[in-house]
Amino acid sequence: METLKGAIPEGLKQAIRNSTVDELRSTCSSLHRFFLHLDPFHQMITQLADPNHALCGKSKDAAFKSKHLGNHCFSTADYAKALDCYTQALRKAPSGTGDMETNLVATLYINRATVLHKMNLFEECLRDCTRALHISPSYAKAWYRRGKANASLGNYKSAICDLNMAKSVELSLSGKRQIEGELKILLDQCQSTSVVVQDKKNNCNAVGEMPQIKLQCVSMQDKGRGMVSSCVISPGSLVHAEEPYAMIILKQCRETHCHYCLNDLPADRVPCVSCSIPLYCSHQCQVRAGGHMFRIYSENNGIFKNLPTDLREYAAEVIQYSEEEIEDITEHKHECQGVNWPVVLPSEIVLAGRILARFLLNCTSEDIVNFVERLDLSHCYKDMPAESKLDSHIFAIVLLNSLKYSCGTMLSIDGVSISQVVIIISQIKVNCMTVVRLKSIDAQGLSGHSGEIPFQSNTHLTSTVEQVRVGKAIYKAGSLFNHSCQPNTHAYFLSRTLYLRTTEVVAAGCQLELSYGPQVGLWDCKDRLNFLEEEYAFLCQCTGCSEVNLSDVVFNAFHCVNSNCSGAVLESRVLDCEKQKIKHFPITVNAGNNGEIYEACHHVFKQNSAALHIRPGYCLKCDSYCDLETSHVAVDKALICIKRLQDAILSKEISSITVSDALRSLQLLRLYLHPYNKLIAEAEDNIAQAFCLAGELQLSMEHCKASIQILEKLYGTDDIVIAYELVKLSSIQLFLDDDTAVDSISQIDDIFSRYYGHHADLVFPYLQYLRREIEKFSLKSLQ
Ligand SMILES: C[S@@+](CC[C@H](N)C(=O)[O-])C[C@H]1O[C@@H](n2cnc3c(N)ncnc32)[C@H](O)[C@@H]1O
Repeated sequence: METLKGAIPEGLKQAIRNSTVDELRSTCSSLHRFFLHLDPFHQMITQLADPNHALCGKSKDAAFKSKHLGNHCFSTADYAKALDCYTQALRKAPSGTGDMETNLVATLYINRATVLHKMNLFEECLRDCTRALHISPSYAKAWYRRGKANASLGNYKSAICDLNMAKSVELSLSGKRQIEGELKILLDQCQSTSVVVQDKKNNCNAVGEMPQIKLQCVSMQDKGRGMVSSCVISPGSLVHAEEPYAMIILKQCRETHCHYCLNDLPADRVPCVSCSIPLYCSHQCQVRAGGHMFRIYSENNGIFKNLPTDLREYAAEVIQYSEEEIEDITEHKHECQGVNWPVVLPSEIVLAGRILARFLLNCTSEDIVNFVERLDLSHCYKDMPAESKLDSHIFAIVLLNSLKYSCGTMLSIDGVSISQVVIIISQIKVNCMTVVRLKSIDAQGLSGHSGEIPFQSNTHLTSTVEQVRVGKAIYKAGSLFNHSCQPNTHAYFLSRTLYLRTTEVVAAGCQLELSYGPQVGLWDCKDRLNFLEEEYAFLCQCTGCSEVNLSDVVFNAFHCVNSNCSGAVLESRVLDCEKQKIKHFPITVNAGNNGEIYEACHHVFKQNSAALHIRPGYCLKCDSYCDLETSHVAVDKALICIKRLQDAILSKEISSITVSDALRSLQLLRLYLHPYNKLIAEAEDNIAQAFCLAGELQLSMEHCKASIQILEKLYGTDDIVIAYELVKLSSIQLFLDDDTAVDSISQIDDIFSRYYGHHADLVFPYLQYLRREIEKFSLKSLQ
């Protein structure tokens, strides 16, 4: 990329950096003409699209190496390592046409199945056996291992069928005899335990909720198009659900999450059939992303023709997966012919490639200009930084040429088609959503998402909730929702589906807005504005950024020099941002909900707003002067101690000196900072964690409560952030057997059902455990 960029003549670079949308066709065509005579450009295309350069491709030798290492680990009972080696071998093993390759994959699945059985992961073992049978239906070891897995799961009827299949396809007499022995034991076991010989049915968790509310897309003066409700909507209502147009996993999640649905990977992960990078949670996800797998045996190959009818039917059902039912959207297929694209290209460029691949499926019937028009996404080309304009030109040319090469299409590459790809790249910048998952540290300890015992009694662990960024995606209709730093709509994801749910009452005709990341309470106004401008190239016009709110006034305010005064003292950076908002703030006799804002800014509101005179360093309530330089020095010193405590928490090496230093620093912060300053909340939270790790739960609870009290001022009492904090608090309360846990848990439950509706338990299984704890308290109170 840098080589290509460096080779472009300065004049052309400058023309591209200064280009407008109208000039795109000409700048794109000039750059393309230049690249066509440049060797490094052709080398790059070959590397990206020529199978001979499949650097991330399959390698039989590498697969055998990992397999042998896996066998060695298995023989020394290092099952975790053996599991990893077999997965690595599966990633590298070619699934080509020859018998040898296909059998290698089947053998690897069975080796891994054996390890999974040893690790008591029976469901995973069963799935690997079935995968081996899809490739090699007369593989006796696969039927045998499948029988053992089914027996361990209590699926006795299937286990007996599997072992009968193993017996019938096993060639050696000794092998047949061994299986007969196993069958006899299994039948005896069934009789002696009088188990009903019937399969357990899997309990599918039906999600199934559909949005019932009609929304309208309208144009607004300051934000372009946006979504409004046509009726009054109550809090917690599902207003939108949508599958992505294109999606990509983030680099840091490649080894932990499915590359198609972005859920956690199970132990029996399935690799891509063409390259050694993506891992999927299931065969379905693999097919949807990378296409169907080659099968050497047809179902009518006659190997089962001598079997009794019922066994033949059973075997056919096991080995036949319904390929027709799995939609193959080939999200990844075009990316693994040469060097794996996600490995070498930025994720938004890979995403653009995925969008283009959808166009190329129909490019004979539709031209690219129509396609981009039909996508109907807003873009920010004119506001893009000059260097990004140049990068998007280079990437657009590389993408189109690589796609033409790897898909073998007749697409004509010229100024028109390249300019459309530049537009797609700038659309991705504005419309891309980050896909996040909720992770609770306790969820790891929960078996099967059922909400079992979250911690052992001898360890002092708080339960925390973390938001993990797992992917990026384009949702066509979802892109029509504008941003607000005080959103009334909450976005979350289940697998690939985007869900939007209202978090408050939304009046008819009112805009439905979600947060693109920044939120009041999370950052101050200035940081939010900067972020939105840099990331999405717009100046935020939301209520949070244009009307006074308590959070922005106190977020990083200093304490008034008069210790009894509750006024806020602001430094110039913050004041510049708040001045305009304060100027237009309605001054009413009845303070109502604004009471606390008046409390922090009382003096300002006494002034005539036309001649409003607010100065940095002066209390907004009593107008006393505060030397902010001295305050800064003291606060910085205190923060060093708090940082030391944070490091100690991370390394779990808390000493009493670090804690007492932090407590003294907290006093200093309270002295110099406004009582609702976010830094105090963070210090309280760190001290709560330290006390928790040290086993001082009562003290931990007090500091945790103090932190939540401040956060409630910054976010509001019923924000989801408060629920996440209450999860921590309730875990300590439960440890202490403190019945105020009941209130915390009820509040968590209320907030979660407003933000996640019926999906709350799916998104956060720990809730089920918390509810059971409430029941225990109410039973106790009855006794
Ligand atoms: C994902 S799109 C939302 C739909 C868009 N308004 C449209 O017409 O297609 C994001 C763009 O909408 C506009 N936008 C969204 N939220 C805004 C806000 N709070 N203030 C100003 N502009 C906003 C900006 O132009 C931004 O680049």
